[in-house]
Amino acid sequence: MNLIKLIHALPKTELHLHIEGSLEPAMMWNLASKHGVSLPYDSIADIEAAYQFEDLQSFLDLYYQGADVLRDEDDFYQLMMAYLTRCHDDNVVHAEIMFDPQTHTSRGVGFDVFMPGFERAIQDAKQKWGISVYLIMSFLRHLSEKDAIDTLNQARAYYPMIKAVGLDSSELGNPPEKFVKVFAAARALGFKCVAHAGEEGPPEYIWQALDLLHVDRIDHGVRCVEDASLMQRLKDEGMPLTVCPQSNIKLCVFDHMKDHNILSLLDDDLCVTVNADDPSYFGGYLNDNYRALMTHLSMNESQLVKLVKNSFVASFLPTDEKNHWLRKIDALAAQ
Ligand SMILES: Nc1ncnc2[nH]cnc12
Ligand SMILES: [Zn+2]
Repeated sequence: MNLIKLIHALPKTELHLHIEGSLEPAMMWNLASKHGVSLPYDSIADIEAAYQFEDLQSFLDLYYQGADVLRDEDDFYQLMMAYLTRCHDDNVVHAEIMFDPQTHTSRGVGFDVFMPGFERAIQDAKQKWGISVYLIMSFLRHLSEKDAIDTLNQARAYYPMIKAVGLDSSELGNPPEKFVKVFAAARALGFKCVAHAGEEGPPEYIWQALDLLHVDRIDHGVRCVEDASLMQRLKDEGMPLTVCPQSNIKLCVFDHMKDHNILSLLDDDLCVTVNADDPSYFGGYLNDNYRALMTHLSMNESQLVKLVKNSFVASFLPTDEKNHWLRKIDALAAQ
């Protein structure tokens, strides 16, 4: 099978996806008109044209502004359903999806609005296509730890729907050490833990995520290359990195895809995975990211298969399900 076909044919997981970052300009436009929200744009094309970023913060400013059109339960249903439809199109069989409660609760939109919307879409996608979903509740690191603890408490009625907690938003100046207590509380409640670290922040933030937050995965982590002993630690522990190639280019973490380090990390035996992060803002869903590695980094078939297998190994799926998918991948790759 040629590589393009194999990218599509392989069953995949996506482990680093912000549901608010999958809000397409057309949906933003329609929801703004539904709710009478005024947007600083004159057309859908105008929204698309605004998506030029120089760093993480310049993106986050538009991302939080865009999320303001999400107001009622059906908006969150539509948002989740649109993303899961894309999963079906891309042959993503399992997704671990981040949501940012504070982006909504700070506007008076509560857990009782967004969680039922998400749940209805997740059940529909499971019934229609057999896609499985775990939710990751992410704390906004530019806000206080107390705000994160309040959020963890507000989520109580929805704990059965949530698999893990995460940490996102403005990285520089908001190190993982700021969130030690809330992560300890989340772990004690039985949640898995992930954190964005080493996207714009230094290797020290990755060490902190490992040693102070005791995370199960690092989101991004691409700046680990600046610290040889950190690289060794990540390799020894098989610590997964959920890397987002197109995001890193759009946010100027690397100048060009040909400069991206994902395949060299893979060849160094780190457990790296491919993900879309915020696909509607960064110009591509999961398979677009894999295709970009083929086009610009000459990804070969064995690298593709390893990346896709890593996406299952790094997931929070039970071992028997992981093994089921790993066997399927081997069988498809052997064809
Ligand atoms: N790439 C990213 N980094 C940090 N916070 C985010 N929130 C949404 N996307 C993000
Ligand atoms: Zn992210």
